[in-house]
Amino acid sequence: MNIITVKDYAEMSQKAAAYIIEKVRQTPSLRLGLATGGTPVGTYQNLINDHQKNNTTYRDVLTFNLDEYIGLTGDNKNSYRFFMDDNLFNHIDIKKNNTFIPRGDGENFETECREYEDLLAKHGGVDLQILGIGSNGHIGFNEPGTSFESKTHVVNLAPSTIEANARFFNSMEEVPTQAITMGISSIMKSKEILLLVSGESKRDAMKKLLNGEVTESFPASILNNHPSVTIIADQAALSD
Ligand SMILES: N[C@@H]1[C@@H](O)[C@H](O)[C@@H](COP(=O)(O)O)O[C@@H]1O
Repeated sequence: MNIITVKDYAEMSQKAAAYIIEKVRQTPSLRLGLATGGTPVGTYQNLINDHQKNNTTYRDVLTFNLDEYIGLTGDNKNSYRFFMDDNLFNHIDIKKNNTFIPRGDGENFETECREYEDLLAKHGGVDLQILGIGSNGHIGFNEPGTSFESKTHVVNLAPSTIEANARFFNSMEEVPTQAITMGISSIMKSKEILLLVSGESKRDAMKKLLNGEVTESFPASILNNHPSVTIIADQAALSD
């Protein structure tokens, strides 16, 4: 794993955006895996600024998001579809039809999971996957204990994840308790991974990730087995 240490959230966001922009310029039809949560918001803002200033184009880019809450429609402001439209897609020249996110408002989630996995395969998989990390080590919504063999599947969210995500909702009761997520094996298939980590609340997670033990009780630890991982982490996340 290649670790880039940065001062703070702002620098992490700039460096991550620069990394993505370079890839998009090299490969205009890049298949880009995207994440939600607070961590990548600044990165997306930098992509938008660059698009407006330097005209980097996303016309031929395909994006695949990691996950979506079950029970929220795309127009719900807490759905990840809304988040992505609002924080990135509406402000760059990507074609909406080229942005894929699992649907959490369907009727048959098993079919949705299978179709999402097929979709990833049909397009030849992800070239560059952006990842955040939960404080319990989850990646996407793969909670501790998830099989490393897992493909896109339905998950019950851990209480700590529900609590952490409650800040985006009006009340605890509104936070969905289930989600659809790309599995660990789906994530590991991506050719390259860029993990973004910022803030004190991620310090323990970083420590566990870097101590090298690979265990299903800490999902992100599998990244130690991936041949091409870059971590951009700020000082607060690394200070241990
Ligand atoms: N499903 C998302 C993850 O993809 C994200 O990495 C994690 C961390 O979020 P944050 O970046 O807000 O700390 O939260 C959510 O659970």
